[in-house]
Amino acid sequence: MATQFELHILVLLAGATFLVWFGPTVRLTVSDPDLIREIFTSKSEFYEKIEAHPLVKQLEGDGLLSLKGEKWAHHRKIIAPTFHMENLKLLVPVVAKSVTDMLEQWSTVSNSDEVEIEVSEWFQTLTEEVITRTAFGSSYEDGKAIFRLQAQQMVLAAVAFQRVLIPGYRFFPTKRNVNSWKLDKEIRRSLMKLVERRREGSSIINETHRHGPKDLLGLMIQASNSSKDVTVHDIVEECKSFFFAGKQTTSNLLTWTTILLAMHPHWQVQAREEVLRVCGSRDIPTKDDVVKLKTLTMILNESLRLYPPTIATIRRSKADVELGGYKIPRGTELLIPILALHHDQSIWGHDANEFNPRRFSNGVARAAKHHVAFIPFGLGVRTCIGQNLAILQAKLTLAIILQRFSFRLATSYQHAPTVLMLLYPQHGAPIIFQRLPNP
Ligand code: HEM
Repeated sequence: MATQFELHILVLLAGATFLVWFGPTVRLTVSDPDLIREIFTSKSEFYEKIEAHPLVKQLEGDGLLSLKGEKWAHHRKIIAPTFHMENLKLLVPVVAKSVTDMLEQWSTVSNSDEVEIEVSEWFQTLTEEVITRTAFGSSYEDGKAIFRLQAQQMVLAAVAFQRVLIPGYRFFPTKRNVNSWKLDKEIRRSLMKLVERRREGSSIINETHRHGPKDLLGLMIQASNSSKDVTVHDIVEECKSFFFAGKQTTSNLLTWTTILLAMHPHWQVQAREEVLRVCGSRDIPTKDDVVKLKTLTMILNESLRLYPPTIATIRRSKADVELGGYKIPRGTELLIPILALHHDQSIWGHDANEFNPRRFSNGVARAAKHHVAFIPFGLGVRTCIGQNLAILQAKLTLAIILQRFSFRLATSYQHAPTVLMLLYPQHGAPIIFQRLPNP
């Protein structure tokens, strides 16, 4: 996880390879796409994930994000079917319903045709709902209550994350820590209860929901029924990991894309024309419509390039290795600066810092001089398992908004991308939405 200071040097030194010392730990920043490909794909067996910051660890749990070796491979195999496109497409109607409900609530904020909305908060709530459906399926209501607790815990962790780290401070019984411990206990207790309930009723639920989408909870319970290697504790940890990995990332993507479309009205018009052509002016987009939204895909890619929610990732060498002529001793940390790579002018051209979705018109592989130049979801075997879900939700949400509203930045908007675990707009994202006339 990169700090605010690192964010600045990462952008300034795009393309460079350099060392930073963190106390006794040396961290090598690697921005060369050929070397990045080596770390993530051709020589990935020599590198491993590092342990998260203790505050992050408490939130992300011991799930896919941090597991290693056989246990990681086993869990990834069990969970993967949740994210297959065919399975996700079954979620389209419920996601669309959540979006239209959100827009109806916007209408109640103001009686006039215009309404100012701080979109980042609304997109977080929306994403929470979508992830709850993906994770818990038929146990949606119970899952929602649990994820509400986890959202509270994330707020406490975010406050602590902004303070100077005093080693061991998280073990002191401060008010914040005591609240956080209570929440943690409550989350675990509720999840365990939910797993047990779902287990007991699993035969009935399977029968009733045989044709519904596969959810994380159901797949993990099924795996735990047939293998002792998957325990209730594992299921609890995966649920935590899921919520942590998916919520802020997807809502940040939606927030940045809405800001960019508000800043660049001609792209907003083009995106709307495409949505109206493909989906009509009020119909809910279908799973087949979503695939046809090429302009929106280009816009989302450009948003992920300029403002990747995850600005960097870190690996550690498991042995002495050679990397691009450098001898890397075992235990060296390697920081992959996704944000800097996405802004590197030698790869993206002189307009690297500008919003130009057209660069993606011939697909991701042809957008830059190097095809490993665009890695918002990581690369290789540990690539993001939730990327199809994130893109599907983002496309559906933006398509439905574009059908119904035109929008611009509120005068109070201040452009200040900042890092607090992820890349987000420091002063929020106030946007003015104007209702389009009914055709
Ligand atoms: C715009 C949205 C998202 C972005 C930008 C994003 C970004 C990433 C990145 C960069 C990684 C790789 C980290 C590394 O290599 O160290 C990753 C991994 C992961 N992501 Fe996402 N993510 C997004 C949405 C989601 C969603 C919606 C979910 C689940 C609901 C999810 C779950 C995960 C998990 C479980 C991993 C770990 C995979 C593994 O190691 O096997 N992500 N994500």
